[in-house]
Amino acid sequence: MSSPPTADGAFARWLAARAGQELLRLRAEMGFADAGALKSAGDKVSHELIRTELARWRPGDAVLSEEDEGSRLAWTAEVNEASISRLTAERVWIIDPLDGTREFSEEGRADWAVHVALWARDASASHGLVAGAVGLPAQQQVLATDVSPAYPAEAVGGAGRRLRLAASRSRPPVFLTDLAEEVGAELVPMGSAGAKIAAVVTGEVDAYIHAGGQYEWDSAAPVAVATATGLHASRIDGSALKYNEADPRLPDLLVCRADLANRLLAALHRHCG
Ligand SMILES: Nc1ncnc2c1ncn2[C@@H]1O[C@H](COP(=O)(O)O)[C@@H](OP(=O)(O)O)[C@H]1O
Ligand SMILES: [Mg+2]
Repeated sequence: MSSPPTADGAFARWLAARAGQELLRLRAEMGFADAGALKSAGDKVSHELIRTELARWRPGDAVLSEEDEGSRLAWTAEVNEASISRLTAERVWIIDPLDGTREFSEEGRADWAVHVALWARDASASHGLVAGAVGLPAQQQVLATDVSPAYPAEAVGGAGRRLRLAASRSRPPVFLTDLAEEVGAELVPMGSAGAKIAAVVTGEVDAYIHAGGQYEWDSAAPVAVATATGLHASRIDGSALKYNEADPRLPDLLVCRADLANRLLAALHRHCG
């Protein structure tokens, strides 16, 4: 097999594409009769592939993956060796091998993703992310920072149309229906944080709002791509998103076109400030 690209953004794209191919193969091979088995196999196959390739091609870097044992406990006293090493590392890959696991296990759904992000201590951006790729295997697409997608055209679908707000199809924030009504927006339920942020990047929707729980790996790669594209990304109180923190919980975020940020942050302040 030939070597992967050396530049980090292109390497992230390569890795997300490879994992995506394996996930598509797994779906075709296993079918959808046993959703639980398909979800577990998807998480495992993608995690192991990404872990193996990172160990081979980026041996000096630390990794934070959703599927690492104890990944969610990194903030407690029970820190393991892996979580300690990432806190002193210069470079940390933040991985969600399969985001939108539920949708992956449902036939016909394309709203699931592979997330590969790179955090660096010397990054200039406040979020610390220097490269990222979001693979959307069932949409035959990988969005990545090596070739940043164009900023989405304003009001895709026609000037004057209603705003479109992407939200979790299974766990939308409780305040979102009222907020959408207030700003005159239509809610677009979708699975996977990566698929929703990709929909903002491509202009299919205008914004993604989430609250109530998430982890760094759910948003690192898509936020790297969104901000490289020029979109707004922050916590819902407007503060900066931060990655490779001791506590990997990152429970809420807003990703939207930059021209909508003030209006949506003001609405968020009224509804949950
Ligand atoms: N309240 C919550 N607490 C923890 N994780 C949450 C959450 N709401 C959403 N997530 C995670 O965010 C990702 C996108 O969720 P959704 O599809 O509902 O928008 C999913 O990642 P995974 O599929 O990697 O587990 C999901 O587990
Ligand atoms: Mg996830």
